[in-house]
Amino acid sequence: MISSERMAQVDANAAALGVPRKQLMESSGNAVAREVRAVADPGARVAVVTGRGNNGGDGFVAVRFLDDYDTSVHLLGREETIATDIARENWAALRRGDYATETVTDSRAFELPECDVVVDAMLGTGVTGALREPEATAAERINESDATVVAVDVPSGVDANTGDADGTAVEADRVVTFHDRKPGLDSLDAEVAVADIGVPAAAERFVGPGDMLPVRQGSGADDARVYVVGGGPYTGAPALAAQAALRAGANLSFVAAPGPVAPQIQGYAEDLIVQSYEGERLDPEQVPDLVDTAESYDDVVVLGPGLGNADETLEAAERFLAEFSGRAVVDADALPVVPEVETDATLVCTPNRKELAKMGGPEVESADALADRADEIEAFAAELGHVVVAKAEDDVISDGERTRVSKAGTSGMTVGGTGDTLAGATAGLFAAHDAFESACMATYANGRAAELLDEERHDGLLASDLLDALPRAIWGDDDA
Ligand SMILES: NC(=O)C1=CN([C@@H]2O[C@H](COP(=O)(O)OP(=O)(O)OC[C@H]3O[C@@H](n4cnc5c(N)ncnc54)[C@H](O)[C@@H]3O)[C@@H](O)[C@H]2O)[C@@H](O)CC1
Ligand SMILES: [K+]
Repeated sequence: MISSERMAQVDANAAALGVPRKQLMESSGNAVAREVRAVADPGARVAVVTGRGNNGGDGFVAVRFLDDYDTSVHLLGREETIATDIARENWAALRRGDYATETVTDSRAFELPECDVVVDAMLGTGVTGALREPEATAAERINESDATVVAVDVPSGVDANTGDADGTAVEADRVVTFHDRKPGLDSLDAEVAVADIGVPAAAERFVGPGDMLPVRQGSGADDARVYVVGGGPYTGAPALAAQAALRAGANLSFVAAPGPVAPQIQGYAEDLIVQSYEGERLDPEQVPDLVDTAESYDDVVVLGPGLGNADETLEAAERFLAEFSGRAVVDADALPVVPEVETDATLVCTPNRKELAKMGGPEVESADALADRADEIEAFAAELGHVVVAKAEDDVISDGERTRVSKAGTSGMTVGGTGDTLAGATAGLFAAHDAFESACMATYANGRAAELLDEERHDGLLASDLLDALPRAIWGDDDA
């Protein structure tokens, strides 16, 4: 089962893997033609009613695979308004190929010809709201006709995720949907066939530029705030995490740190707001105030960077998680505490191989073997009840049900601090997206940032270099 949104991501990942959408459209159209063959013999009259998006494009392609049928193509709208290049190219191929085509610009003028089969290629997963004209009238004509109705991907007007229609929708006899079932198709009174269109499995399994679509489509949080609880024995780690959060879209990034090191952390970056507390390091006494602050502003917390592993600090981390009920990214020394504590918080835990073992997760002998143990990492995430990002050359991200692998990154990333930028970037994205999505996006973006810098930096990469490249990896990468 796959949602429309996830399908769009997988589609973009397939393109990045070298299987462009036009190629998938060729397979989709072919699958539609096969479905027509299943319901009518050669020579039958087939009316293909198309919209101006890629659903229509699938319909155009199908016509080329039905040369032994009596086909007619009815494009709803002017040809200049065909929305995508690949649909336009396939329309042009029909025009040049001397197929029977017409364009319908006035819904009152639309008449469905006498036919045995109607192919409904008006709208697929791109539908928003109730069908507009001329699609609404066309849907009524299709529903009135006695012909067998074969819908492309989803009956036009039906929401592929829910099965609901906001007004008139096509009543299909059969639906040929692509790659995987869409949740909304189960409730329909139609026979549903799933066609394999050649999407490589890697497009789903590996995090790719398609997974960045939620941020690229601009769905940010209005008030994204990140609160890094870190620092003490170390000062660089919390500063890197807090800055990475800003680079990943946070509006404000706070660091809560012990008094003696707070000025130093502030000294690294004027963009951060550093708040100091008493003592040399985090201890349980500070926790109620920290929890209060984070909860009252609905901040996404990063717990761990640079805290060290003194007993009172680990006790404080445990207490923090026991009392906190918001969202947090847990990293570094705070990680082993997570399995020890009952928490209402929603967590993303970002262990490396050794930290994973310390948390009670699978013991993986070498970093390059991590991805082979993805199933065990998934089981561990399920048991933990939180998202786990197991970091290595290939990172494994799991929420216990969904598991993906990120291959993005370079050999330069073994330098210290890249885990801190990952934790911070995850928090910045987590302010606007769900835990698993944020973890996938941040892991890919952190690695991709290193790839973008590889030519200049090679193995001389610094974690602080990644800060500059993160926005490009998140929003502006041409690879997507
Ligand atoms: N992997 C995939 O996702 C693939 C998708 N393909 C096809 O592409 C389709 C999605 O294509 P698109 O994203 O271009 O979307 P659609 O073709 O479903 O619809 C987009 C068009 O419909 C218009 N529109 C939206 N709501 C409307 C309404 N209520 N009334 C009238 N017009 C409306 C939009 O202005 C836009 O021009 C899929 O359903 C499938 O058929 C295949 O071509 C290849 C593979
Ligand atoms: K359709």
